[in-house]
Amino acid sequence: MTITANDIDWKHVVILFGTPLIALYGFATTPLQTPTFWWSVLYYFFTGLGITAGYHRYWAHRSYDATRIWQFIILAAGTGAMEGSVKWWGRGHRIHHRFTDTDKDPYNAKRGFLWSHIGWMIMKQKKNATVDISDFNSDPWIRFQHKYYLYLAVFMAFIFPTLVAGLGWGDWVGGFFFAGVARLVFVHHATFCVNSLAHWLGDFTFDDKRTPKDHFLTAFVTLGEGYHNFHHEFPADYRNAIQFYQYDPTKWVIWCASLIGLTYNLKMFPHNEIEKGRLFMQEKKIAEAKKKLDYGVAVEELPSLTFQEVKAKIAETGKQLLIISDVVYDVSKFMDDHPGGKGFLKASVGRDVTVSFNGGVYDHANAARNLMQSMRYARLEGAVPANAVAKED
Ligand code: HEM
Repeated sequence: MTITANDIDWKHVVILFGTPLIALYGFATTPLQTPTFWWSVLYYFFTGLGITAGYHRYWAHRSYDATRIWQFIILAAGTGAMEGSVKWWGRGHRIHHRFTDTDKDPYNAKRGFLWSHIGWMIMKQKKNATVDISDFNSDPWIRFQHKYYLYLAVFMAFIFPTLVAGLGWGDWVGGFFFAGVARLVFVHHATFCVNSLAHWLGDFTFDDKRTPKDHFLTAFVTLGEGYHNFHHEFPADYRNAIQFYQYDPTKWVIWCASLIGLTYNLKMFPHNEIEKGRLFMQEKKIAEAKKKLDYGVAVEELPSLTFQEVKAKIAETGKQLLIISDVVYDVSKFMDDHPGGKGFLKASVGRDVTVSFNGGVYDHANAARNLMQSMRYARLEGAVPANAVAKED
């Protein structure tokens, strides 16, 4: 397939490749003042959280409710991240969730790391999927932001951080290069990691049907969005991390805002169901691990023998057969290795030693119960004569 200039979204190319070049120029030519450094870090978190707590968890997923004051703050913050309007971003994100890993998924991780990180914005994409965004269309603020997005984004991404540093401590140039441009590059790639790194690195904690994974490193880079397997499984949950020790500053901010009434009705998927998902994957892993071990022939697949036939087999073949819980075991090769001694096993041949094995003589541990699985010989059919049933000897 040949790519022509028409296939490329040039405005995205200018923003995505122009900003790192300007930032590098800034680093090479402008000294970084301490207040500007801290302002850049602060503004990084502010605009990054505008995306994670605002664009993502509030607008795209409606995982909590918020007052207009909070909406204003996160809308302004998210606009400063220059990642498109809420309407554009939220639409793409809802499509991503609905069609994850398919051709309709704009960030389809199956097309490779680079595609999901940045390629999908550089190449024009056909609108081949629909999703409900009526809530965006009916919100006057979202409509306003969409309509005047370019002006608002330029103001919040570059002019506002420059004004703060310029008016605050006279560092106009540093404010522009560091809090404006360089900060924007970091916010961009941090967010892009949610689409790339979070679909590439980590564990399938709740489901392995699709690519999203959980990893601390991704969470660290993305302000807490790295528990992505959880997020795709429970997208309406306002959290990404559910353990207290997991890093999810976005969740902490939303929760703190709820303490002063700015956010409310924080949605959480029922703990019971979350744990079911976790156990589902653990069971799957255990089943995989079990395939690598020898569990002997399953009891249902064993041939069946009556007690008389067992006796006849011993006489015919010289095999050392004994019976425990209606299963016939061949202990011929185990005699010399039995930790309880050869004598006990020898005396058990041709008898039902269920009681002795389970405590009559010695209550065997798991080790013995696991070991005996590979000694299964037959299933016992019918009863054992009373004189062949051992009690405590
Ligand atoms: C297929 C049959 C059997 C297997 C695979 C087996 C295996 C084992 C193993 C692995 C142990 C070490 C400790 C433990 O795992 O609990 C053990 C200990 C022992 N077994 Fe067995 N056993 C079998 C049948 C019997 C029977 C029928 C008797 C008695 C009639 C017996 C008597 C003992 C005793 C007394 C010990 C304790 C040794 C000690 O720690 O002093 N075992 N057996």
